[in-house]
Parts: sequence; structure tokens; C-alpha cells
Amino acid sequence: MRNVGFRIKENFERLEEDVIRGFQNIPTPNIGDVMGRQWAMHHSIKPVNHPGIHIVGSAFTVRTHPSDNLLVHKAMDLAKPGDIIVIDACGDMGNAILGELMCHYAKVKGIAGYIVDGPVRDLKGIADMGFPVFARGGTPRGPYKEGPGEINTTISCGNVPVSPGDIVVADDDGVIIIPKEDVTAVAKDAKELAAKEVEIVKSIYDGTWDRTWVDEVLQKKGCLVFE
Ligand SMILES: O=C([O-])CC(=O)C(=O)O
Ligand SMILES: [Mg+2]
Repeated sequence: MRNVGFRIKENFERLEEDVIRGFQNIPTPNIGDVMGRQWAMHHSIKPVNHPGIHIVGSAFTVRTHPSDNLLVHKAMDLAKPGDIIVIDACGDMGNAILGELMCHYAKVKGIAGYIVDGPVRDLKGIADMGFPVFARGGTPRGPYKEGPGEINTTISCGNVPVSPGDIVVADDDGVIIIPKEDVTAVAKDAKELAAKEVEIVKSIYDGTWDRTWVDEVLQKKGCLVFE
């Protein structure tokens, strides 16, 4: 029996630390742009409390029943330092999937953050402790603790598939997933794009930013320009 819908995979292969660290200073828009503008979660999954945050880590995945966090409690005990717990709660806004107690515990365990496709609660407590939480919003209505759910199977979070060990990068703009087999190429391309944007900013201020492409595209598309 495979117990589909109620099963726990305790471990998975994580990428090397220096590979994960390679994304540390890269903004999520640069990563998304080199991935065909795909792989960004739905915009409503955003930081609940702390502007200026930027986290990177291995995805530790959880699928929960939309009103229930039994499997999230188990995930906190199984996750390794540096992991980011990514929770598919179906985008349902009925019940908070976690709160400040679970953030304190995650912080003590070295977990890097939570991404929740659903709501959380205790927003002030979470803000005061500064633990990174990305979610669809807040509600005081609490979670049940009955299951079912799954740990470390492929989930959907914010309309993006997430498998255990994929890289999660999350900042003020939202959350990006990089499938683990694409990590090296994406890191290289995103770093190059981030450096190019630094050069573009310089060229904006010294008046050399090349604007010719705008008219080229408009002309090619057949746009009528008139006075
Ligand atoms: O009741 C729960 O499991 C969630 C919660 O509020 C907390 O972690 O503080
Ligand atoms: Mg609470």
C-alpha cells in the first residue's frame, strides 16, 4: 500500500551548500527573467511582515488538507537547518496553517523560512520575531491537527510545481522556484543579468542607455505613431 495522500518521506538529496549560496544576492526578478518569466509563484504569496528580506534554501515540501497542519508540525521535526518549508494548502483561506509558536520552533531549528499557499496567524508575533514567512494573508481561525497530507512529494504552491530539494528564493517581490536540475545554468544566467542591470543603471545616469530597440519593436509590430 502506498498510502497516497497520507505519507511521509523523511529525507531527500539536498544540493551542495555553495550551490545554494550562489543565489544569495540575486533578486527574484532576475532569476524569473532567465527562466522565461515562468516559475514565479502567484503574487498573493508574499512576505507577511518584513520588507528587505531575501532567503534561499532547499524546498522541504508539505501537502496539507486546507484546514489542517498536522503534517507541518511533523515537517518542522524532520527539516534540516537551511531548509525552507513549502506548504501546499490548496490556496484555501479558511484556516491559518501556522503561527508564531511554529515560527519560534523553526527559528530554533535553523529552518530558513515558510512559504504557505494559504493563510497564517499571529502576524504581530511573527513580525516582532522577524522570521521569514511568505503566505496569502492572515486569519485568526486556527488549524486542525488530524491530517491527511504528504511530506516530501511533489506539490503545487502558488501555481508552481515544487519538488523536495528544488531551490527556493524569496524576497520582497515574491517567491521563485528553481528545479534542482536547472540550478547551475539558472544561477549563471541570473548573475549575468543582475550585473547587466547594474550597468544599465549607470548608463541611465550618464545618458548612454540605448533606446533604439523601442522604436524597432513598435515598427515591426505595425504600431501607428502620430502627432
Ligand atoms: O495552532 C497552531 O498550530 C498554529 C499557531 O497558532 C502557532 O503556531 O502559534
Ligand atoms: Mg498561535
